[in-house]
Parts: sequence; C-alpha cells; structure tokens
Amino acid sequence: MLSIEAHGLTKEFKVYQSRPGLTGAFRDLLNRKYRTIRAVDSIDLRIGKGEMVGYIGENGAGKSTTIKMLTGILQPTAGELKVNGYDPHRQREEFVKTIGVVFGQRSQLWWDIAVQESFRLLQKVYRIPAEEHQKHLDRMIEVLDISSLLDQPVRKLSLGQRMRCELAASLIHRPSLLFLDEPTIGLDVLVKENIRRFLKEINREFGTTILLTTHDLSDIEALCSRVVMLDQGKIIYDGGLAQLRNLWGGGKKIHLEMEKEVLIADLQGRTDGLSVSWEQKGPRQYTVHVQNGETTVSEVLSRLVQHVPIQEMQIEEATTEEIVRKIYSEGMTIA
Ligand SMILES: Nc1ncnc2c1ncn2[C@@H]1O[C@H](COP(=O)(O)OP(=O)(O)OP(=O)(O)O)[C@@H](O)[C@H]1O
Repeated sequence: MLSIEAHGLTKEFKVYQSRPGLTGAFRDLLNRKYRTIRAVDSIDLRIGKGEMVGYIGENGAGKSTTIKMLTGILQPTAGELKVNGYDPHRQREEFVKTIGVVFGQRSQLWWDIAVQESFRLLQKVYRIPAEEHQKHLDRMIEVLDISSLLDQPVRKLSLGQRMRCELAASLIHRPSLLFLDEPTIGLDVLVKENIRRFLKEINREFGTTILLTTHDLSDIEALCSRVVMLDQGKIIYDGGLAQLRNLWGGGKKIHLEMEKEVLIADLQGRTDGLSVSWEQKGPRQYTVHVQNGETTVSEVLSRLVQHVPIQEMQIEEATTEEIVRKIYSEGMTIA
C-alpha cells in the first residue's frame, strides 16, 4: 500500500518583476511583468506505508514547496497526487486527520498556554475519545520525557523541550504519515539522539510512514534507508543510502601501519587482480584505495593479514555529507 503517490507533480510561482527607477515604477503600475519559477518540476514519487524517507536538496531546491503540496497547503500547478488515498488540497478537512506535521521553525502549540492545554485542545480538534487519548498520550509523555513540561507555557520552553512537545502534538491523533521538516535543527546531540530513537520506535510500533526533510544528513543516516534528492525542482536520485555511497562514495581507503617497511611492489603483488591502488605515505605507512562495488575491504585484508606485519589499521569512507556535497558540486556523473 502506498502512503504517497505523485505523478508529474509540478508547482510554478509567478513572480512580479519591478523595473528600475521612477519611470519603471510608473510602467509597472500600468503593465506588470512577471516571470515564472518552476519550484517543483514534474516529479514522480511513490512512498510505501511504513517507509522512512529522507528528502534532501540544497537551499531553494523545492523541498518545502513539495511538502506544502503533499500536506495540502499548496495546490499543485499540474500533476496527479494522492496522499493516504486523498487529494490533499481538495479533500483537506478529511485528509489532515491522517497526517502529522512538524515544521522545525513553526509551532503547532499555543504559545501562551500550558503544553497540556494544547494537547487537550488538539484532542478536541481531532475528536479523539478520552480514554484512548490518555493511554496513547501517557506513552508519548513517557518516551519523550516531557512530564515535567506539561504545566509550562510553550513560550518558556527551550528549543529541545519544545520540539519534544511538538512531536507529541503531531502524533496525538495517531496519523499514519508524518512529515518532519528540519526536526532536529538547533538541538544538542543528546536531544537529537532521543528524538531519533523515538521516531524509530513509532515507525516500528505503529508502521508510521515518515518523510523527513533536513540539512542534517546525520538524521538521514540514523533513520532513513531511502533518500530522495532534489535539484532545481527535479528528482536527481531516488534510492538506497547504501547504494548512493556505493555509486558516489569514491571507494574506501585502508590506512595501514606496518611493523617494518614492506616493498610496495610486494603489496601490489599480494593484491594482484583486485581493484585497488597502493600509495606509500611514510616509512611504514601505506594507504590502499579500494574501488567501490568491485572489491571489498575484507577481500583486500584476507590477502594481507597472513603475510604482511600489520600493526595498526584504519578504514576511511566518505560520509554521506561529503558525497552529497560532491554530487551538488560535480553533478550526477558516477565517480
Ligand atoms: N511563494 C513563493 N513565491 C515565489 N517563489 C517561491 C515561493 N515559494 C518558493 N519559491 C521559490 O521556489 C523555489 C523553491 O523553494 P523551496 O522553499 O521549495 O526550496 P527548499 O528546497 O525548501 O529550500 P530551503 O532548503 O532553503 O528551505 C525557490 O526558488 C523559491 O525562491
């Protein structure tokens, strides 16, 4: 079953252009000129129930515009869209009951009232039966560790405390699909870790589908096995995170320190036939570059350990952040 199904989804904005000077301003009054920005350009996206997907892209790539269409805030210019079986914009009233949304920068809690009052109001908005509501809410309060915050007005909470309350609020009505836009922005490592653990738990327990937009790729590494990458409104990659590393990671490096100097020709001879290249870095230090996809680190090591006096070893792999930066600066040509 699919949570999100988009075909040819497009959003254009008309932006008025002003001409310079007083005459320009006068002309603008009579005859305004505009140009069209295609923020999302005919994307196809299918996300199955229970998937956790990272939606990434540089500033202005079109991520927020996509999320706004998927959550029914914006009406698409063209294309077909079904989210949880609904047309998000046209069937908005019914549709919003099936989704949860957390935008890192904006709050869905009432600023001046206590957190628990906000929760109570949301229960009324979603018409959740009292008993069912309390059990579910108690569990979230426990896992998100927010019991001491419930009687505080939202404006008094720190960012990390507020985010944990926002997450509870977004899940009060048990949505089957959760949109998270920069959910860990500005949070310290410990709070980030807690939030990630919580998201994994609700995904496992309730099969909640999660679409995560973030600039913090460690969120994606921790949570998502699939990543969709957007560039100038178009999807340029949709697939596994592991595959992305394989294709664009530029291989792995094994740094070796030997007990004594070894001839590099000897090392080359031992790894003959494998897709590797050797480099001597110091009197006893060597680096072997391993080509992704063709040769594995264990193949290389199995050829060496019995015959070469290895003292220290370190494996280096490009981080997702480095890979993504490389893709944006060099384009999608396979390394
Ligand atoms: N309401 C609007 N009117 C005109 N142009 C807009 C509007 N909203 C977005 N845009 C333009 O559409 C493009 C995509 O913007 P969008 O906010 O979706 O990008 P984004 O990937 O979310 O960026 P960021 O990471 O900076 O939030 C940008 O060129 C932006 O200037």
